[in-house]
Amino acid sequence: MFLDKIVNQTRLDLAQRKIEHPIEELQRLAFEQSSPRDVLEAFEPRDQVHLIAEVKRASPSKGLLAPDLDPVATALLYEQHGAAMISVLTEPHFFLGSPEYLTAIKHAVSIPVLRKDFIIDDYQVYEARAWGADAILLICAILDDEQLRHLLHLAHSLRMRALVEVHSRAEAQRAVDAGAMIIGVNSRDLVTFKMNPYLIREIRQMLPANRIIVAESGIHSPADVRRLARYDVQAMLVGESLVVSPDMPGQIRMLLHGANRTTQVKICGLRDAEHIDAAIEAGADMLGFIFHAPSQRYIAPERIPSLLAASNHYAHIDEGQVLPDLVGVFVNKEAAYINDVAEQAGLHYIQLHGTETPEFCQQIKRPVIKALSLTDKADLHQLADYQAVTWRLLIDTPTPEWGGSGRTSDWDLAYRAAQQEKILLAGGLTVGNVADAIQQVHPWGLDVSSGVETDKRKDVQKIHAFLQQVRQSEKDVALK
Ligand SMILES: O=C(O)c1ccccc1N[C@@H]1O[C@H](COP(=O)(O)O)[C@@H](O)[C@H]1O
Repeated sequence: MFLDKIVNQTRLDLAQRKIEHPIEELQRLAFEQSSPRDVLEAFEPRDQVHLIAEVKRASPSKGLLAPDLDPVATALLYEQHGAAMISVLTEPHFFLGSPEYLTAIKHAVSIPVLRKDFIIDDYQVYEARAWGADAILLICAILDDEQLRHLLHLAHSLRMRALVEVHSRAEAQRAVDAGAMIIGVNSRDLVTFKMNPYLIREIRQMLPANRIIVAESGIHSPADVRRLARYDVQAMLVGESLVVSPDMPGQIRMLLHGANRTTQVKICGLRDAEHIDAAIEAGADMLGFIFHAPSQRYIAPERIPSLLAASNHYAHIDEGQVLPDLVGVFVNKEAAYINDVAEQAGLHYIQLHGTETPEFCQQIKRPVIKALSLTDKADLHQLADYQAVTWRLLIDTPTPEWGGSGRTSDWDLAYRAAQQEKILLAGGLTVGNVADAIQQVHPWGLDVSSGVETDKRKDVQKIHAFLQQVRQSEKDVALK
């Protein structure tokens, strides 16, 4: 098994280094270093997704990635284009890393530097500090609870920070219990090398809000980074997609822009597998189902599993394809009922579209999108009332049927709301007006239903045209 192999090799190397350089020498060098750079500050503001860019020449899962990479030039380029921190592999056999890279990079850049290695011993923590590291990686899978706490404490005593890496819910709990402030969720299983892109969604909710969450592995595309923005992570650790890119600055721009500046799209009111497939193919981020019986778009919650099974994309999940998040829309239903449906139908978010109070939102066991209707400026106070107890707020047009009216909301008020919170804009959006909506409101996300319908049924062409228009408009906004 790879992990055992690498840890065994690490132990052998370590024994040799301990003979060549006694720990006292490392400790002296560690204490001689100037203070580490402030890692927590690198992840401010916390509502943005920051980039930890990795200097990586090879990996056991992918082999040689960029054997001729110039570590210092690469790190400088990362910094110049907006990375918040540099991760440097120091493991020599499997990742072609080196301590010399770390030290040289630390001298060249002015942002914090992480030692990425298989750390199992105090000696390596002193080494990291002696080489100039501001932070170290601690991998839960190779440490027991006592070792994890001890190494974390040792790193803190040297005023370094630790990125504590987890691969499961159980490890995430161990990291939290050990007091980790920076938790990395690695989607790649270290034993099988298989990717589980959904791990971050699964684990995110159980992690306390005051921790810095880092998504690791398999981050390549605009859709990948839009997902990270949905899971409210503070950083993405990216190596492969940067070092193999023929245009590193362009790739960094895409990652940072995609995570922080692009618009999330929810296609709502889906009832047919063909439209689910169309929404996925068009690049929708969220799929919405209306569980409000008076609506023409109503679907019975118990039909959701068979509806998804009938979709080609759900029936045959392609390697690497990541399916959208599922949102259930409810109007003034009991909390217990909503929680049951969320469980049965496998919903990821709950949209409350009625008069549900902030207290009610707290009873829901999924992140909540609360729809608000704003009629004048005074209504903006609702944002503060709901902000702490919801995941996102949605601004929709006030109508007697609650939603799905096809009528646009007051975009001036929506703009004011978007200045305060990450909002989803809904109500009367169409391919014809969505570019203006993005330009005028700057919403975090868009929610459309009737605008992608013809004769009250979803329309495949309109779904594609809508998504195309959104992606084009973001490009236009980015170029301005
Ligand atoms: O779409 C419905 O029928 C619906 C019914 C009850 C509550 C919410 C509903 N839909 C939400 O309304 C907006 C979409 O509006 P539009 O059709 O694009 O004007 C969106 O938030 C839906 O989730």
